[in-house]
Amino acid sequence: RCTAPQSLANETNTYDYIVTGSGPGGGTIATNLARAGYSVLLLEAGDDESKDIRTQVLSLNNYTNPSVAWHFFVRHSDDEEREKRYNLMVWRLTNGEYWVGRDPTVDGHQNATRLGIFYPRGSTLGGSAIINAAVTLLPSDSDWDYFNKGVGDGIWSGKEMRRIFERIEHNNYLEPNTTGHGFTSWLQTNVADAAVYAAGALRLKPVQAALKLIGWNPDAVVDYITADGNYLSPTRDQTAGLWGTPFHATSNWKRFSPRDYVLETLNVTTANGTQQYPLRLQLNSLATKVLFDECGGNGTKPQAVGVEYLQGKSIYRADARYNPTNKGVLNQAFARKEVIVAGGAFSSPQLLQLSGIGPKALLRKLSIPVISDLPGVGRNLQDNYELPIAGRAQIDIRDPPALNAPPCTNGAPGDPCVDMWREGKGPYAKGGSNSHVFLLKTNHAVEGERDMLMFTSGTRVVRGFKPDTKQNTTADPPTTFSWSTVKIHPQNGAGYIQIKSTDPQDTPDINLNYFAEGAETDLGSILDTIAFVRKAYRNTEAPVGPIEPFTPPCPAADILETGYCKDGEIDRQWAQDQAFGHHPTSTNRVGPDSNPLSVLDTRLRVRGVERLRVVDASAFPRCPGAFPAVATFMLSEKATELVLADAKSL
Ligand SMILES: Cc1cc2nc3c(=O)[nH]c(=O)nc-3n(C[C@H](O)[C@H](O)[C@H](O)COP(=O)(O)OP(=O)(O)OC[C@H]3O[C@@H](n4cnc5c(N)ncnc54)[C@H](O)[C@@H]3O)c2cc1C
Repeated sequence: RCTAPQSLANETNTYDYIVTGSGPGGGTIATNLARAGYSVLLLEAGDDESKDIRTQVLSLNNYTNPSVAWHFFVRHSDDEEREKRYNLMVWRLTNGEYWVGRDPTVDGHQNATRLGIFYPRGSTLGGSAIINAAVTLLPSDSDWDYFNKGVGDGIWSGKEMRRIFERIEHNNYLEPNTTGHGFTSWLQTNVADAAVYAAGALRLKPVQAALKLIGWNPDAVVDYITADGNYLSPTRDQTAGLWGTPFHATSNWKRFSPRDYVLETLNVTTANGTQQYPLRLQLNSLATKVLFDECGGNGTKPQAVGVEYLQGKSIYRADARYNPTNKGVLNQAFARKEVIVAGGAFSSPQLLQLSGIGPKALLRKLSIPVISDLPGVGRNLQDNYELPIAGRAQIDIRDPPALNAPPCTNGAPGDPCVDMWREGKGPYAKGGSNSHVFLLKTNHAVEGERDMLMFTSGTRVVRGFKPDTKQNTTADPPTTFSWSTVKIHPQNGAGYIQIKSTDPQDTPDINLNYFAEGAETDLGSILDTIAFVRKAYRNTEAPVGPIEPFTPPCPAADILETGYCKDGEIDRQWAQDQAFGHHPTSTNRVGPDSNPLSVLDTRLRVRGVERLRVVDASAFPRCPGAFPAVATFMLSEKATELVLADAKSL
């Protein structure tokens, strides 16, 4: 017997489109479609936390906050010994608290459970764009051209996608009419100005030493560091150098996210006071299954006609407030035209697999009826490797205390700096001193493009992500200087996510399988960058330099003139063990018919079924650039064009 679940559809539960997830992927397309006049149901598993000041002021970001972030725990590798060496492994103590480190027994904690490596994802209206660092650096044109590889329809060329960027940007930092940018649309962008670096002159010394190494003028450091990183040029992607980082933020450094776009759209009213755009936002609603009509007969593909979802707060196991007795309330909604899956790179493949779209063997093992056998669903999980390269300067390099500095309290109730921020003043109303990108083209660059991004993180070494704990930690001393590095064009597509059970409240098994593929290239770039930074540290002028590198931990006497470690294995193993990431993409990749791992065609339609698309970071065939958020906004804007063009025939 075939199933035709839409027989339960009625006027109140039926929309033109249903979108699951409100991040840069889902939030953008849901809003665009409603603005185009179509009725849209936007389901979001999280809540609207827009009243929480930490979600508004960019510098108060808190990626561990359970009211906006899901806590996933992943593996970096199949290699158990490597996992054991990861310094920020997370454990659950018998009293329920988290503990971070290699071995909790050193603190006297027996019987702790190893959870895995902390990997936060936004779960709130606006998605991960509410907890991200808001870096808005455009990817390479080649990342877009790669969509067409083996397909050749040219829908996603780099040139075309720049047009899309210009169409969505609301630039707050350049002269209006600067080519390659937009100034009137909704994606707010901003760059820190020179004032941010005025107090940090000491910390610019190592940056100047790095500039010298690439033949740039160290005296012009402030000009470079505030220049537009998203400038339009045919040679941009091949050019090493230093620029200011664009962020998705307003002129007053308020975080801009899809939440603003959605809420603004919901609040537009007609002359008679009714809501203008037919967008319905349903929060605390976890989509658990796509519903299909399979009654079309021979040769007809199953058609997505709606979704099943659970209504309830904190009902997903990655929510730190999850209570297993809360099962949520089961509901259904129906789509006249299409269902658009947009839960992000972890959750979208989970929803497809739960719905019978995925590798046949996995679905059969879990007794899920196969709707479409797509081995690529949940495969090809990619990530930008990150690793700090830190050293000790000869003197304290903290900013000198500012005269009459207001006593900020990090967003705690009554924080005077929040009031100042509301008036466009004070420390929260400006960019941070890490607002720049140093881009390198190493000896292992692929496609002749720059392959490593670095930014300074002041006297703090960013070693990875960890949840809040009650452990005593020692801060890095004020002589510390660190570059955070991010690998562009990672070559590894061996990561995967797959469901462990048919329970939609359960988290999937996630293994990034770091360095399983392309390790020579990826580690090569990382090792070249470590060597580059060590050379710059050595050449840093007094009184700050020379800076003595301590991580990666090659002994000082073994660091060669070239910056490489005499025993290359030390750096190599350190990079393999301690690299981390937080930019998962590509788990429902676009690709040609000839690639068995292609999940989507170039119009982002799921293969083997009708009326179902994926519009989020899982669709990228490869990791876009160093930071995927702006690419996801752009992908969703382009997807809107495709959906609207196809709407006429549905
Ligand atoms: C800590 C952190 C820092 C980052 N910093 C940067 C940065 O500076 N620059 C950058 O470019 N990128 C950054 N990123 C990554 C970037 O934010 C993401 O790549 C981007 O948000 C992906 O967009 P998305 O729409 O695919 O998914 P997401 O933004 O993750 O949104 C998915 C949404 O779907 C919801 N959802 C999931 N499953 C379901 C379901 N079944 N039903 C209903 N709703 C569901 C989730 O609750 C979530 O709100 C960062 C990410 C993190 C976590």
